Amino acid sequence: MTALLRTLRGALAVDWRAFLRAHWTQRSWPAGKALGWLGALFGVAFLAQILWLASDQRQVLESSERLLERTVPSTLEHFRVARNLEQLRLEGERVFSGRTPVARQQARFIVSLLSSHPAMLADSRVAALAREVDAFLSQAARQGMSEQHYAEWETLSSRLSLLADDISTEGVNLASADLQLMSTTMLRSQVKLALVLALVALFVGGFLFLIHRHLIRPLQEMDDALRELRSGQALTPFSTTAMAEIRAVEGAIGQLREVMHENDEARRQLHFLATTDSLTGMFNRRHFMALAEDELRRAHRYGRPICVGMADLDNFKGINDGHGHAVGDRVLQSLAELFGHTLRQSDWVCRYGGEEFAFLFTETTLDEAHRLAERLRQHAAETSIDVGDGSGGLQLTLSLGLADASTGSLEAALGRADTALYAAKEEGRNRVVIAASAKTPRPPPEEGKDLDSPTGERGRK
Ligand SMILES: Nc1nc2c(ncn2[C@@H]2O[C@H](COP(=O)(O)OP(=O)(O)OP(=O)(O)O)[C@@H](O)[C@H]2O)c(=O)[nH]1
Repeated sequence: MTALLRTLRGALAVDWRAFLRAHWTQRSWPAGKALGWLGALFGVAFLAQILWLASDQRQVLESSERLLERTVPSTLEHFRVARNLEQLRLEGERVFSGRTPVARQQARFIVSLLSSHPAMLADSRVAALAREVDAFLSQAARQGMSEQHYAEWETLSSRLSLLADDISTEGVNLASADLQLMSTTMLRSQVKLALVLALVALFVGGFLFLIHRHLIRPLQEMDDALRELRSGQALTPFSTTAMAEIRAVEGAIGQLREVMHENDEARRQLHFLATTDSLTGMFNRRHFMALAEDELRRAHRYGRPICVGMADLDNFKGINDGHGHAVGDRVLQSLAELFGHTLRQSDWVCRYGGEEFAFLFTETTLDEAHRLAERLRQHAAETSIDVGDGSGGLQLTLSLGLADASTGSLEAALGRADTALYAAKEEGRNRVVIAASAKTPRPPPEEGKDLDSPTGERGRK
């Protein structure tokens, strides 16, 4: 007993909700199998209900058959016997009250006939009374129909009436018992039918609920998920479904999302690698050229000012040789940062190659580009770059060449800027030179100091 109680307590201590979640809701069912089982369950339940209803119908049928085949004939038989009894009584009366001897003789004859009628003999009470009446009337006829006889006849007559009533009532009772049974059965079957319909409605409702929860809603969620995938949105988590196939498709969508995410990442990285210089993080030359071509086309179409520039670190070889290649790399990186801080959002810069950089100044006249290039040159000259090798800050200078790009090709403009850069080197470095095609450079209006105004012509070798 104690052991039983302990087992019961142990069973009650189980977290049934978790158990059901783990063994029922978390479990997946193949949709075809699950629907097959549900259909079979519904079929069995429906069949049981039909059989349940059929038993009542059979009972009603049996009752009505019995009513037709046995009860109704029997009732009619009872009525016939009752009528014969009544007829017997009337003929008995006529035996006494007949006007002529012939009429009384006829009545006697009919009494004899009725008393020996098979219908009258079937019931012992009727047969006994009929025989008694026949015998009495025969005796009364033989003895001459006295007052005494008539007094006795009245007693017999009332007994005949009573028996006729009893027989009629028995006949009616026979039918009403069967009718009562039939109506009770039909009432019960009506209640059963209502119950069966309620159960069917419940079953169909439950079936539809399961279909909606485990098939339709997951399908809608998958549709939403695919739309989210197409639009690149984050996936809304799927709600739980018990259908194995749905889970498999949901899993596949999850994997697809992963693959798409990885592809996006790979594409981003590829794009980054294809467009960026790995050392400085600046645009590489190819990407710069593509961008610059577009900007140049736009500027030419709308007649907007645009300039290009080339810049080169002065005596960079000396830094590499003196401090090592790694320090040279860090110098290039620091210079890229300096460009990033100094240039405007609308300016493009790239590592053109080695320690050489190319610029594109959109919506910029040559004068404005000159001021910008000067600012770059000055910032570079004033900045001491700490390369972290303990040698203290490194002083750098930049030489720059500028060219107007508002006409002609990009290559031609860059070529002119490169020639100007070469001239700047020739002039003694740490300076800005404007290409030959442009007008003679003037000192920039605000930061115009330190400009020897070398021209492209002058700077060119
Ligand atoms: N550390 C480092 N050095 C580089 C890189 N690319 C090119 N260089 C070096 O840059 C130096 C360029 O030297 P030069 O062409 O002689 O030019 P320079 O010494 O700057 O002299 P000028 O241009 O005439 O002022 C070479 O020593 C190259 O090895 C790089 O990615 N990293």
